Amino acid sequence: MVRTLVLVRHGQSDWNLKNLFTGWRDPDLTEKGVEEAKAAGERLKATGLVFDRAFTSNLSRAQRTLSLLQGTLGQADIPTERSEALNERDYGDLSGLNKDDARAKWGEEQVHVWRRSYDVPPPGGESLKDTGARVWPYYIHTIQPQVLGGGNVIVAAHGNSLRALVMALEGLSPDEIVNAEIATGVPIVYKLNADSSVASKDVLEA
Ligand SMILES: O=C(O)[C@H](O)COP(=O)(O)O
Repeated sequence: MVRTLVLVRHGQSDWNLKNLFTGWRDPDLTEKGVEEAKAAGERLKATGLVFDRAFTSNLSRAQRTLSLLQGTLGQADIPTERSEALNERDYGDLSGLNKDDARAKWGEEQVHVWRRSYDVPPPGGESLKDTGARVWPYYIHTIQPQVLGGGNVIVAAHGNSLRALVMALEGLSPDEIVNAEIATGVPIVYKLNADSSVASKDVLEA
């Protein structure tokens, strides 16, 4: 039995373009983000995958990415569940601030720790560990049973909610996750073994 799980980060958002911390704020995709979502659909179409289930967050940029991608795939009717559990990490007091302004104010190193460390939360926000504490149970109880049951599943979500998921799937350590980046609109195709471990990983770059 083939068990396929595809993860895709939303296309470029308006606030990605403006270099603002976004978190739970809800900007739309840019034109480039729309094109990235469609291109992700084209690349998935070339794999021949037919999806049984889709999961996305409560934020428009991920939902719209999923729906544009489905349009290009020619699979508009995939049963879809939306959940806050898949939302981006809550960036707390940093939300809406420019990332370069934050570096000027708090220093390059501190901002990098807030953005990429495992367990240091940004002020008033969630660490990656906090994000994982909602993403992992949702994955285990809701997404994984669909995959292990033999369905082809796609998850359209966010840079840090997907980093939390990738960390768990690949068994990465807190040190290793610091270097993990998820590109916008680039599908990651995992094949899983029956015991839920990863059999293969294929990153569908342009
Ligand atoms: O919420 C955000 O600002 C971005 O989607 C992810 O930002 P990061 O790369 O700074 O974590």
